[in-house]
Amino acid sequence: MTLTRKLSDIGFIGLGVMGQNLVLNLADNGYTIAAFDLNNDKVQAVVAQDSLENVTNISNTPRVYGCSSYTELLSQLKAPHLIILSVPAGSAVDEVCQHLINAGIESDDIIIDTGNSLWLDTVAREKKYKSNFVFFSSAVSGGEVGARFGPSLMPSGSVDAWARIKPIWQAIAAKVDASTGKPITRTQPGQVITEGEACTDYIGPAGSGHYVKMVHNGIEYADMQIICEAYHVLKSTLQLTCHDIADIFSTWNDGPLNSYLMEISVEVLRHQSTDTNTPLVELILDKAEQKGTGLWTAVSSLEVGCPAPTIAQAVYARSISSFKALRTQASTLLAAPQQVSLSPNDQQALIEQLHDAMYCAKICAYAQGFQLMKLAAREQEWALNFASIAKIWRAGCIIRAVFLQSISQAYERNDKLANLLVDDFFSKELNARQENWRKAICHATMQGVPVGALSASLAYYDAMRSETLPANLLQAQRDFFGAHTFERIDKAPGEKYHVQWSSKARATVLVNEGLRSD
Ligand SMILES: NC(=O)C1=CN([C@@H]2O[C@H](COP(=O)(O)OP(=O)(O)OC[C@H]3O[C@@H](n4cnc5c(N)ncnc54)[C@H](OP(=O)(O)O)[C@@H]3O)[C@@H](O)[C@H]2O)C=CC1
Ligand SMILES: O=C(CO)[C@H](O)[C@H](O)COP(=O)(O)O
Repeated sequence: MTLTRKLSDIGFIGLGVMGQNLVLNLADNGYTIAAFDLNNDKVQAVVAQDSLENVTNISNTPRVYGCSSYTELLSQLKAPHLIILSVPAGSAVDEVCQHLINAGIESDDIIIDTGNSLWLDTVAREKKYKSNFVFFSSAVSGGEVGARFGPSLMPSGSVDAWARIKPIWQAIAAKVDASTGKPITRTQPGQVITEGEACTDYIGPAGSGHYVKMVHNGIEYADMQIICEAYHVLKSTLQLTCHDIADIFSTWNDGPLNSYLMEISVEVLRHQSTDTNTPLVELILDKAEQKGTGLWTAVSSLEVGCPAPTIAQAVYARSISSFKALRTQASTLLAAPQQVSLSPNDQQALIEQLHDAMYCAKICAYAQGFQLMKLAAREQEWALNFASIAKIWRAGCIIRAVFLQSISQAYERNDKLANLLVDDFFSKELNARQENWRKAICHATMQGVPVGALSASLAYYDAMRSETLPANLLQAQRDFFGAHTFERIDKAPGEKYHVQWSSKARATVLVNEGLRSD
């Protein structure tokens, strides 16, 4: 008698960096998986890794079954089929969907896209595939270790599909201690975390999860750039070594700047190249690359009309870094300021000022990201829960930080909070440090070190706290050259005025009557 294999719980397509680790995470949590990749070596690798790790396997049944085609994958799954994709954003997602349609996927089957897809593509795909299957999206953050031992997951789409996916997502997601907001970390195969709060929650209708992940990545860009600017100031103006800077960052990582990105920066700065026995970071070419999610966030902030200058500046910083040859040429032509050396006391003071500058800039970057999500949600009619979004970023993802506990508390105090800068806790944090923030930027600027993200944040802070801005003159300029009209502070709200600039008398005329709404 031939024994038939039991059908698998989940199908998985795309066994790259994220895919193979998500498969093993699912397997540790008790799910059986039918896995497929265009490259059969990757299929065999994940099957082999599963048999290595599945040491308590009493029945000697592999948790991961390797498939050689889309058709075989479908035939190996329990119905209705649940299939997870981890392929590059863009056309690959549609190619896989088309292959699954050709292989006979059915209308009550679910496909979950876990890649970094553009949120608008996700909205379009849900509609496009409605008659073929349920297209669900769940952005993932955490890199390969997160995928393996607990990522942060941002699901969105059909509520019915979510009901089916939820227990799986709660099982594989990162977990935090609810009261402290600290991650519960276990990084041994087979050691699943069942306690704590899972870093996943339903975000909203199709596209909203990918929008939230896009903003996560925009904040990630800002966080990384802020750390890089502090490194640059310490290295170039105090001539500190990578090990000195690692020690400073390590101390800061015990305070409000604590984050995964600080933690890994310490490790990177301490890492010696094995061939030269010098810090590897100093051998790495200073040209930053990017895949696009930070750019999408900056573009969306412009479209929505929600300033995110720290995030945009972080994207620009990557772009300008890529002009290596041009910068090399300009470095021989353009003058630098005279360098001054600081006394030991002033050096110590600068280190403290830089700490405060980083913390304030970080608060601004998160304030921008959260306000952007709020305004986008209003446009798209998504009911986003910002306390919950901050909570699911406390562990598993790249921007994970204890700081996110304070953000979730701010939104729990006031779920209608317009911007983190006007929250009591954060305004006090900024007020206590703004002088130091300015001093650090003055020092960097006088020494010719570019600190675009720290400075863009300060300009944002100063603009946000200014009751009056020079937009009065700007409105007058617009009216002068284009008759674009302006409102007056001494007249009724909504009334639009125009000056007949070309006439000799330059009379001011009322153009319309109406009510102003801010
Ligand atoms: N790496 C990270 O830290 C993170 C990545 N992501 C996102 O997750 C997704 C996967 O990323 P990652 O694992 O790093 O990428 P990889 O490039 O490592 O893996 C992608 C996989 O998709 C397969 N693939 C590529 N094109 C197609 C196609 N047209 N049809 C079918 N399969 C295809 C590749 O197959 P082949 O074997 O032929 O190469 C490969 O196995 C991406 O969308 C990425 O943006 C999200 C969060 C973090
Ligand atoms: O999504 C991620 C983490 O959350 C990826 O690591 C991110 O795509 C990296 O982006 P880039 O290559 O643009 O730096």
